[in-house]
Amino acid sequence: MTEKLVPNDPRVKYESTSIRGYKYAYIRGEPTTDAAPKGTIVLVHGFPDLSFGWRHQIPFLMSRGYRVIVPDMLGYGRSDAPADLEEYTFKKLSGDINELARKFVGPDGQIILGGHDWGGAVVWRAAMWYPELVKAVFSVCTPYHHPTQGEFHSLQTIIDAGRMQNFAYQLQFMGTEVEERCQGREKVKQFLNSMHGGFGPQREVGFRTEQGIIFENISKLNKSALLSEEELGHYADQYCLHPAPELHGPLNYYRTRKPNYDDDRVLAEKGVKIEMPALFITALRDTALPPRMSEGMEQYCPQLTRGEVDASHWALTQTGDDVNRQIGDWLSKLES
Ligand SMILES: O=C(NCCCc1ccccc1)N[C@H]1CC[C@H](OCc2c(F)cccc2F)CC1
Repeated sequence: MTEKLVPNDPRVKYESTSIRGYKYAYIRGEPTTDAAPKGTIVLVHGFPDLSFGWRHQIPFLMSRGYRVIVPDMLGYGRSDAPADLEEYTFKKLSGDINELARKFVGPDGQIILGGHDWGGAVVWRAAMWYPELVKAVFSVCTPYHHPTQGEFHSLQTIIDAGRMQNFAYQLQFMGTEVEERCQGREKVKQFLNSMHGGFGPQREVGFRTEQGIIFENISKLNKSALLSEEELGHYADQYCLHPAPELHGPLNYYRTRKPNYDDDRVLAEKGVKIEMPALFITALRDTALPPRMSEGMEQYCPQLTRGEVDASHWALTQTGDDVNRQIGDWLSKLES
């Protein structure tokens, strides 16, 4: 059956390869149907996540006849975590996805590319930098945002102007406080539990989008209902494959606004759009990426299909079957 993957699941292979001189580890799942593979799907996770974050989707997509390639993104788990934050721009990560994909589909092949959270932001840009590679693209939670042609504004300026309060936690994540105060397996585990919505005896929380991590609370929280003890332990083990500060690599995704803006200007000048078929599934209760942020996507994604799930940010696991159904229906249309 297409039950979600467990850690070190024998149904898939755990491999790694060198890309741009960095080690990229990935999960490889082969089709479980007898028919010829329908194609290759590459899935890109977000923060704070791992390839394991797609555990509900991987067996489902294998059963639909696809080969599935799911990297631990740069900075995470079994992949390398270069210290230099320039290595984490959308443009560089897009190049890595292209190089990884071409190891499976060759120089002229195509993939279907899917992302969640930061992975969603990455896949929209990868589809713009490598349109010839990307047959179709989908994102869960993260809407497409068009490269701005205006001047650069720091997030501090935007937040101080009263805009995008749902991104205020990113001001903390850009700094060094989280990586300095969440080191070692126990603290990393408490951080992950906070991000997954664990809450304390007086319903304290360890993370709020308007604030960030509430450090005094993270040791008091009960385990989040979204993860089993085994799953949470696996995440902590994987994050701790990197030396302290274990969260430095993952947090670099918050430190690339300016280089991403500079790269975006090239895309904006070229007038690049998302011309290929696209699916966007919004999570109705995602407090960082509320549905209103996707308004206006249609003008840049002419072949857009929209879906939604009644889930928080962790939609892939919380409403895994519903996400799978909507991806499956969209794939059927692509195949017809
Ligand atoms: O920070 C992220 N995830 C960690 C927090 C997860 C969580 C949320 C709520 C509760 C618990 C945990 N995700 C990023 C992903 C990229 C997003 O930026 C892309 C982007 C723009 F820059 C502008 C316009 C739209 C747009 F999508 C910004 C959120």
